[in-house]
Amino acid sequence: MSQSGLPVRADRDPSPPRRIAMLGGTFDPVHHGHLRSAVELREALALDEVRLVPASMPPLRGEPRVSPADRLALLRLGIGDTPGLVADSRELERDGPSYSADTLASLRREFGREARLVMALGHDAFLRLADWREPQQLFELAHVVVIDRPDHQAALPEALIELLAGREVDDVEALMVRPAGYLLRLRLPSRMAISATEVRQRLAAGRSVRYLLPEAVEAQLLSRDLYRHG
Ligand SMILES: Nc1ncnc2c1ncn2[C@@H]1O[C@H](COP(=O)(O)OP(=O)(O)OP(=O)(O)O)[C@@H](O)[C@H]1O
Ligand SMILES: O=C(O)c1ccc[n+]([C@@H]2O[C@H](COP(=O)([O-])O)[C@@H](O)[C@H]2O)c1
Repeated sequence: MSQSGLPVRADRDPSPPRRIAMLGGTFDPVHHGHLRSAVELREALALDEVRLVPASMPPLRGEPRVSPADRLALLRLGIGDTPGLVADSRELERDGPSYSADTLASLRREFGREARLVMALGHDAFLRLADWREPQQLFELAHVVVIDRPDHQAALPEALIELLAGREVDDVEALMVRPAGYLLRLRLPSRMAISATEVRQRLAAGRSVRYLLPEAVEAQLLSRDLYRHG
């Protein structure tokens, strides 16, 4: 029944808020560590979509080895028709450094204020979060979900511990109570020790990258000789 005492029509029932995650990255190139994490993140958080967002100009590192357009094309090949994964090109349409606060603001405008918006990132990227642009604002716009990586285990710096005070929750249910503002650390089942650095080094040395990334991505970067000359 509604507050007026009239029965609520089923077709007027509010639908549950959408659950959207952004996994930003340089994707230089995309590999199975990214893709398997995205699939498992979607399942763990019951997300509608995981949007993989290649940075045009990643703020805290040197220039990527290949162009934004090539990294996006490889990402699209890697995702293929995987349900719930989306290659999102919005950072390629902006000039200047690809700040995540701008991207999250754009996603918030698109999906509305009730959507549960998640910024997912691996432990290595998380370690530098306090150095990002407007770190407090990131929590106004989204939840932060940290994915454990077997190849990156360092302890948190003091500035990050201060930034996180009072934000950490223990499970997905607690996270999804609000649209934004919490931190959740996740250990996903597969935990792959694959990095793009290793992929680039192997390609530069003419060694195999088979099974580190999707075959369609491998075929494309080998045929175009991307990353070949270190
Ligand atoms: N194997 C992995 N498992 C879980 N998360 C990962 C893995 N590889 C990358 N990530 C996360 O995905 C996001 C994008 O990563 P990025 O494109 O920088 O790849 P990378 O492999 O860390 O690259 P690089 O070796 O060039 O630093 C980051 O948040 C990163 O922590
Ligand atoms: O917003 C920032 O200040 C900021 C600083 C460093 C990294 N990021 C984002 O974090 C994501 C992972 O970055 P990287 O360098 O680990 O590939 C990618 O989407 C970057 O745009 C964002």
